[in-house]
Amino acid sequence: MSAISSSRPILGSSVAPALVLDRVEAGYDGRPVLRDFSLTLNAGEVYALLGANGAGKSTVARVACGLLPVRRGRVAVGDGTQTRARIGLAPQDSALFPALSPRENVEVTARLCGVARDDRRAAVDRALDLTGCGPRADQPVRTLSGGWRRRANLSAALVGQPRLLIADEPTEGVDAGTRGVLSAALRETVKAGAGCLLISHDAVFVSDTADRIGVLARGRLLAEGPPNALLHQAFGAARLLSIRLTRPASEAAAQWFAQAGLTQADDRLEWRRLCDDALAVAQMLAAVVDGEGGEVAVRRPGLDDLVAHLSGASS
Ligand SMILES: Nc1ncnc2c1ncn2[C@@H]1O[C@H](COP(=O)(O)OP(=O)(O)OP(=O)(O)O)[C@@H](O)[C@H]1O
Repeated sequence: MSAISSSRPILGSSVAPALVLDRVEAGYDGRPVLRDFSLTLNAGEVYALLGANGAGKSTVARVACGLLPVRRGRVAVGDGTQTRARIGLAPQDSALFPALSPRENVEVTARLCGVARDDRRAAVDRALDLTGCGPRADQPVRTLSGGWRRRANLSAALVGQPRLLIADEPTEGVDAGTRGVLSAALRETVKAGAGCLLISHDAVFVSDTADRIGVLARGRLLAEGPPNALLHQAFGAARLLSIRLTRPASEAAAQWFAQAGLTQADDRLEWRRLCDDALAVAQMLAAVVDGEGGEVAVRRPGLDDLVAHLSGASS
């Protein structure tokens, strides 16, 4: 695995990691998904797990919160003395009661995770504030849009002031404004000393929110480190040139693209190349692309490209 250390300061070394998985083996029906899997999530950081469908991200989350037993290895949350109540889980499929309001849902969770009666009201208000849920806090959840449900779902996970927060696809189906609010809520939570394990396919959200990422494929960590450092390590100064067509390229155009080093995607409508001189190649091909009625674009590779690059290289 390639690993790059974080440039952000981690809380003092006396603070126990929020989560340690040490040489864990776990899976389903006798079939291991994780083998000899290790991961350390520091207090004060957002650590995002990225990977293609089926890579094992949710399995890591289930192991971390004790929903899936391990066959081998060690799992420790915080200093090991904390109970499950100090883990906040915002699951991908919202865990809210639809007939209750966000406030009532968050109150129920506060009770379940042992927030003292006298502290409950302040804890609920704080959790609703963190996700900006106030304006919809007293409407039944079943009447709320997906974005407000996501806010309420995260509030419920935050109300017990967890030492470990697990957020599974918190931005699925949300708009850019809500995404920003949820990112700020996670950052605020880790600033207060928690560790956050984030599982997300949302590359923009992860770039904005995570201190470190781990790229997972077939239950193995392929690389780990701060997002920009990993992008730099994988791609350097290269840019991604892509040509998008509305129908497969004519024979002549396909020859031009192939000669310029571009490869065709599975859908046969996109041609791509990663290179340092992407702008020059794009200019050279502009007339051919115009003739085909297509569009050419040059951009910096992102986290989706990193996952595809590392997963492809490891298969
Ligand atoms: N309850 C289950 N029973 C049997 N196999 C399972 C179960 N849950 C997951 N798996 C298998 O374990 C492997 C890892 O699945 P997991 O859900 O951890 O992947 P993931 O990275 O979270 O995927 P996605 O991005 O699609 O959510 C897959 O091969 C999946 O089919």
